[in-house]
Amino acid sequence: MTARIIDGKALAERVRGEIAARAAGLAARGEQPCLAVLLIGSDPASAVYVRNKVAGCEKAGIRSLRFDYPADAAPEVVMAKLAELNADPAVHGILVQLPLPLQFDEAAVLEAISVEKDVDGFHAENVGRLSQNQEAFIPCTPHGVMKMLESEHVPLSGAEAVVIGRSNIVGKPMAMLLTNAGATVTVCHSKTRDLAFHTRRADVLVAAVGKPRFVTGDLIKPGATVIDVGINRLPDGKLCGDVDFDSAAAVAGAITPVPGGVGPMTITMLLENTVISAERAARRKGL
Ligand SMILES: NC(=O)C1=CN([C@@H]2O[C@H](COP(=O)(O)OP(=O)(O)OC[C@H]3O[C@@H](n4cnc5c(N)ncnc54)[C@H](OP(=O)(O)O)[C@@H]3O)[C@@H](O)[C@H]2O)C=CC1
Ligand SMILES: Nc1nc(=O)c2c([nH]1)NC[C@@H]1CN(c3ccc(C(=O)N[C@@H](CCC(=O)O)C(=O)O)cc3)C=[N+]21
Ligand SMILES: [Mg+2]
Repeated sequence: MTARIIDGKALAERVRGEIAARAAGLAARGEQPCLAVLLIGSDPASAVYVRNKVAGCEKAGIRSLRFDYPADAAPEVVMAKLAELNADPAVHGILVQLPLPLQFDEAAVLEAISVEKDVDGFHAENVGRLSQNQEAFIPCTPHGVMKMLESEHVPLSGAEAVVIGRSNIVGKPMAMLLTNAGATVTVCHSKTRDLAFHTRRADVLVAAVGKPRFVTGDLIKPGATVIDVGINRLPDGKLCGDVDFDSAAAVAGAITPVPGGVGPMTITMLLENTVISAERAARRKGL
């Protein structure tokens, strides 16, 4: 058996077409969507992601503002910029690229972004709203994964879902969304005693570990849907996921590739959240 490949890039293109149409409609009513991106420090991977986000905005007709700070930037300077962006009615979304240098209190920075402009969905209030299944900005990576599962018609109600990873930006919100969709969810992490016991039961397996080719075919239930969130750069410069693609594809029913899987959908959901925020602003102004 060899798995069907879930083409995140193609789905992202389709969804971005719809987002661009909504952005154009907003611009015509005088409310062009606008995303502000703050990058602190010079981590090369972060710089690539930020560039992809800004380019994605450009193509979708979303204005983007980019603010770059040196690695030793004073937190007060960044906090002052966030206050300014929160107050600027032309700005609909604010994203502070993570991880932050050590002098920053990450939670404090995320709380400083206005809930209405928190298009990453990382603010504690949005996290709480998601956990209560209320309307919220949904974190982009797990939201993108849900869109991929939906477009593939993967049944979730009653399914066994296993998430490897419990981070605030991927694993935990992923588990929440799958729970809200009716799956029976197990969250595994570095303290999990028998990982294979859990993963081999999974109809849907999401890997967000941060370790190249960590999930091998022997951990996968035959026919399962395998979602690879991982982005790892190998010494030869190539990207690879948290899943060992070749051994996994021999067992799985469907699988996402890296690159071209979850990554492009993450950016797409960021663009969508920015447009949603602008639509809310337009509605408030009666446009
Ligand atoms: N495609 C995309 O759009 C995105 C991709 N990523 C990628 O996804 C991956 C995960 O990101 P992120 O969640 O931020 O990473 P973190 O490092 O924050 O979390 C990794 C998680 O994996 C768990 N883990 C580590 N080792 C093991 C192990 N041996 N067995 C089981 N669990 C283990 C950790 O457990 P513990 O909590 O116990 O330490 C932790 O919960 C990375 O490769 C990242 O680059 C991230 C964001 C977006
Ligand atoms: N505040 C914040 N929000 C984030 O959403 C956020 C973050 N911080 N910090 C880092 C992670 C990582 N992340 C990715 C986004 C797109 C790709 C992506 O486009 N990947 C392409 C390849 C990119 C490449 O060529 O390097 C792909 O998988 O095909 C990857 C990773 C968002 N993150
Ligand atoms: Mg992390």
